[in-house]
Amino acid sequence: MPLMTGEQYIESLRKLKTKVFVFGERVENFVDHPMIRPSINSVAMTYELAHDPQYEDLMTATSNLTGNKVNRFCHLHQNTGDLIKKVKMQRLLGQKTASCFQRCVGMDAFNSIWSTTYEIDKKHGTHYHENFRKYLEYVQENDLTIDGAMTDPKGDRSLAPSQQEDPDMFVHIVEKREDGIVVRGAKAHQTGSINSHEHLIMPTIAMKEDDKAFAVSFAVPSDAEGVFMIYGRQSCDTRKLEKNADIDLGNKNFGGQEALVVFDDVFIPWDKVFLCEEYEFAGVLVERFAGYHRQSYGGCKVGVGDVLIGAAAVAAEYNGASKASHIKDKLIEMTHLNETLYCCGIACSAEGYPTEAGNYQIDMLLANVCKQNVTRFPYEIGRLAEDIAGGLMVTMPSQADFDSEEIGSYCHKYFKGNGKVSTENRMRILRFIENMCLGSSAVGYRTESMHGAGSPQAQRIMIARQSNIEHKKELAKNIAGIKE
Ligand SMILES: Cc1cc2nc3c(=O)[nH]c(=O)nc-3n(C[C@H](O)[C@H](O)[C@H](O)COP(=O)(O)OP(=O)(O)OC[C@H]3O[C@@H](n4cnc5c(N)ncnc54)[C@H](O)[C@@H]3O)c2cc1C
Repeated sequence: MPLMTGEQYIESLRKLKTKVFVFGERVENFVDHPMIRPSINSVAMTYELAHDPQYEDLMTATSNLTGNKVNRFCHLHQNTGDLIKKVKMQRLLGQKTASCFQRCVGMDAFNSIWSTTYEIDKKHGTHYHENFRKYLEYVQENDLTIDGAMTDPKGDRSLAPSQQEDPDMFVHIVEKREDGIVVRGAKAHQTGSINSHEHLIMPTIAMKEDDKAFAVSFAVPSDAEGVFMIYGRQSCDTRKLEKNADIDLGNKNFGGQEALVVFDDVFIPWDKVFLCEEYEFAGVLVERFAGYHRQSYGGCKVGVGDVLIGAAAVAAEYNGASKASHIKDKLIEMTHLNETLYCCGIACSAEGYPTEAGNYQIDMLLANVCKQNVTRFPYEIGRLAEDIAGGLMVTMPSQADFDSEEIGSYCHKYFKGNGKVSTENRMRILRFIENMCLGSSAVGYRTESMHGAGSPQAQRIMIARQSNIEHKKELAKNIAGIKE
């Protein structure tokens, strides 16, 4: 089944025995849980659009492994055109869901593990690349969603994995057996983990010899023995539990999701192991995954930004303020910021280059500049949207008040803006902006923009490393006629 439909994807999740906890209790049917379902709908969109002929070129690709048509989220980038299409696909999905569609982490993990395992095998004579090729063929042929899992809980940030008081702060190997390894630890903030069929585990930082038990990469099914997930709650999430929840949600159908994924002595057979103690490659894998993921944000956050800019323009019309010059200028500024992010996403893709293993790598410097801008611009775009929306987006009564026989008419009367627009539509657009800037979607649009794929300082370190200041100094000295 190379291309699942959205419905088939949702049904495939029902077949898993994934162990999920929400509010301290085990949830048997997570697929229909009102707090989880919107995030499943967002992933389902990645399957649905792959069947739409107008998006076929962006959403699908020909596998270099099997020659079959596969969902682009399972593809190894074969050229810069593929890297550019990846960013365009992400923008499209952001526009369709206004949320995180969660499948990029897996795609970014595939591409970074592919090239890294090739290089590990070359140095150590191991067989990780062949293991990974077989695994990826299985993922492509079954059109799976995979959680690309990097971030460990990390404990005391000033200490290396091997120095932590509790070694479980980083996923590590507790036993090496003839048939495989046993691992323990957890991965935090895992996007779409509950909605994923499997998890692809990578180390989270560069490591030294003392940390070699923590240098481990492997694949594991979501419902493997010893794996369980604790749902990460989001701002305003309990609105989704309210009776007849609709307008107050802002974005009723779509959302993102993060969870803590715990590995409680989980057995991993050797053919699903892609790094085991070759500690000098932990940093390589981290840098590559982070690089691809920093490129990703130049697509997905831009698509979400498109919707927010549109919402601000609609709110201005509904408020009767759309003709004001400062409103027009604010919409121009929002567009300028959003397109700057897109420029970065496209540029780091266009400047990509082949790895030794054959897939394509983005330009590291430009990808890090991309993500550094992403840590700032969505906040400014959100600030301008709040400015244009007006205070009502946070002081408006509930849908129940608007529907009330006793007070509903007062709500409709006093919250009316432009006479040609219903108060309900005004309410809908303001609730959407609230959801994006302060509600559950702010997890994906704001804080994920800050910390996802690494906090701002991580990009500054990479920018410093790639900026080639010595070359720039030489340029200046040449032109200034300096001979030292
Ligand atoms: C919404 C969201 C989705 C995410 N999705 C995923 C995912 O799907 N997969 C995944 O693997 N990860 C994911 N992440 C995790 C993300 O990569 C981390 O949040 C990020 O790397 C920062 O780690 P942290 O949150 O532990 O913050 P911390 O590491 O605690 O950082 C907090 C601050 O402390 C600083 N700091 C940390 N350590 C040091 C140090 N040693 N020296 C100096 N300063 C330090 C940082 O620069 C930052 O300013 C997601 C995060 C978010 C918020």
